[in-house]
Amino acid sequence: MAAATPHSPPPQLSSPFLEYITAPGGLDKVVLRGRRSCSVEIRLFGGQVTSWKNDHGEELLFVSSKAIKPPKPFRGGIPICFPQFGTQGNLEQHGFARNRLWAIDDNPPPLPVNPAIKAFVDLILKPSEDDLKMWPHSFEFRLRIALGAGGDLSLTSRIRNTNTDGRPFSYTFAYHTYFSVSDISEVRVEGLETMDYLDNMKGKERFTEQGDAIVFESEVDKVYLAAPSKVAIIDHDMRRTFVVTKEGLPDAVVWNPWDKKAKAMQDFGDLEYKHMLCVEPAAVEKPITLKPGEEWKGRLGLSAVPSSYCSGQLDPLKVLHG
Ligand SMILES: O=P(O)(O)OC[C@H]1O[C@H](O)[C@H](O)[C@@H](O)[C@@H]1O
Repeated sequence: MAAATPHSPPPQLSSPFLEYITAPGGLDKVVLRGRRSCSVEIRLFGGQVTSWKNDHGEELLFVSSKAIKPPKPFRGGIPICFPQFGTQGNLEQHGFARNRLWAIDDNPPPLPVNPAIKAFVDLILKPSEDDLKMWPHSFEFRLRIALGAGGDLSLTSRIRNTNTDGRPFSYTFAYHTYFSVSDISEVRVEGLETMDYLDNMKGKERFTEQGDAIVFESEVDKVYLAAPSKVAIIDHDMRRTFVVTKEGLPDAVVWNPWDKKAKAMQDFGDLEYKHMLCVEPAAVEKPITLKPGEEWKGRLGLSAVPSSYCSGQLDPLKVLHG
């Protein structure tokens, strides 16, 4: 069966785990519901997660109060950067996927799932005629967004080369995840210390991270290379740790615009940089190449857990390996 068009009725109309929200133009959002007040909201425009709430109904992702409505990219949540990350190519910044209307995929190819996960949705993006003029490659991009029993969120991307002319294609990719934090000056990132990174603020020059956990005192825009599969964002004030897991995505981008850049951004409040941090599992340094018929899979897993303490200190080992 073909994927439903954005305007066709949702395939499953009622389920305690899924809610479809329509707007005048057609289907607008899907809400996944978990235990107690856990939820995830996904916007069809951009195939973008725009909210992830824990069982107390607290928002875990940052969304700017100045976020602009479609057709502009939406500042916050989890934009998908594809087929280009940043300015690394001829396309618009971060590629076009975050700026397209995705459809519900009502008959996705099988994907092994945890049977305990009841709340999930499958989306699909295929290139339009205009997209093919800009990026002349035929593809199917399937995205499954799932809310686990414990309130954890996972995004699984499957990208297939459907070119019929025998040509491979290459792309870069990121899950541009905006985390909500209490105060950026009190946040530490564990798992990236000692890693090599490309500094976007210094012409992509390569450096090696020194010292302990990463803390934030000014603008940061770095691509950590061959980053570990698990990274922790420890929010001291909230006593909350985000655990970010990644598969199929070698790199991790870390970004905070800080005060000067924040003021220059039209869709971002002047002081909002204090309450957000982007940690973005990505494939940036080495583009991924697919031959016709080949499929790539890249997964992001997010959970929010109470921070572990050991003798009054945050214990990174418990967070990363516990
Ligand atoms: O403003 P956007 O196009 O959404 O990009 C926001 C940011 O995304 C990434 O984190 C890049 O590394 C940054 O260089 C960029 O400024």
